[in-house]
Amino acid sequence: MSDHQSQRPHSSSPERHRGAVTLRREAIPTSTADQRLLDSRHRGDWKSRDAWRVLRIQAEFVEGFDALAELPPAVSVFGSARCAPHSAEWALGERLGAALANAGYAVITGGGPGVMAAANKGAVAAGGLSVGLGIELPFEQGMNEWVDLGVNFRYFFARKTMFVKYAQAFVVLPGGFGTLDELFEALTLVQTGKVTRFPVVLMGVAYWSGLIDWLRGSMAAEGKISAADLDLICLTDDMDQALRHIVEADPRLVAEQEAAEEAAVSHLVHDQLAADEAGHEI
Ligand SMILES: C/C(=C\CNc1ncnc2c1ncn2[C@@H]1O[C@H](COP(=O)(O)O)[C@@H](O)[C@H]1O)CO
Repeated sequence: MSDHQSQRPHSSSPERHRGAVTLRREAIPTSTADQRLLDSRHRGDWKSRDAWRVLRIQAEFVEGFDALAELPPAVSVFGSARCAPHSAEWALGERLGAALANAGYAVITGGGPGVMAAANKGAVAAGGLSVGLGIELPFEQGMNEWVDLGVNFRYFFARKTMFVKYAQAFVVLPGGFGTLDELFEALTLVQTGKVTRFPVVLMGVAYWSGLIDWLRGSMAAEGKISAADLDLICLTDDMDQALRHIVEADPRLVAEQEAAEEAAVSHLVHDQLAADEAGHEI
């Protein structure tokens, strides 16, 4: 079965997820939880409804934390839901998923089609842990078949928390509004110090160059961001460079380096004291 064909069962049989519940055919409601929360025009009993909704939102956080707490070090991968199997972007997503898995990282995606499916597939092929954080959408297609650990969310904001909390880096492939939203959320969190040592890698130099030029030539030039903020982004087509950028910021590696530096300093101090006692210089 080709990649394209193997995705068909999801698209031909639409389904909707509500937390742990899967809905198909007549049981699918005409609106999503995000729509009912954000799109509400009826103010009648909004107070009591929204207050109760908070409990559902809270439950969504609890379910997410519970499902993901034991995750090994992971990287979140974002990119277009619309890229076709066998396209160059699909191949890049698959190579990236495999490279991350080979480097010991679980791969977290939005669990949907396109780049998400490609990265999940690559992770599975390389024997890694493939995670999908799905979202309830009006035109939802369900979780792609290469997701091994999947969690479905009603609310975008709860899902976004999980992408950041359980990953130690973001890799962003070419994409549209959804991808840009995820990219700029990460950059804002890093810029404002809400997360530290969080590498953001953009892959697809040709696709992203126009945006980067605009960020430098307009946004930074007009003082809306500082030039240093652009250093938060690593733009590359090179898989090794992307991985190096992630690994070098890995808290495990940083802790190892700090321990080695501390050991070297304490060794030096010890030698100096011993030399002082012996009455000669080292
Ligand atoms: C539009 C199509 C499918 C929608 N299904 C999605 N499933 C899960 N996650 C999604 C979906 N669509 C967008 N996302 C999230 O946004 C990013 C991609 O958005 P873009 O606008 O396509 O760049 C992605 O990283 C997801 O987290 C296909 O018919």
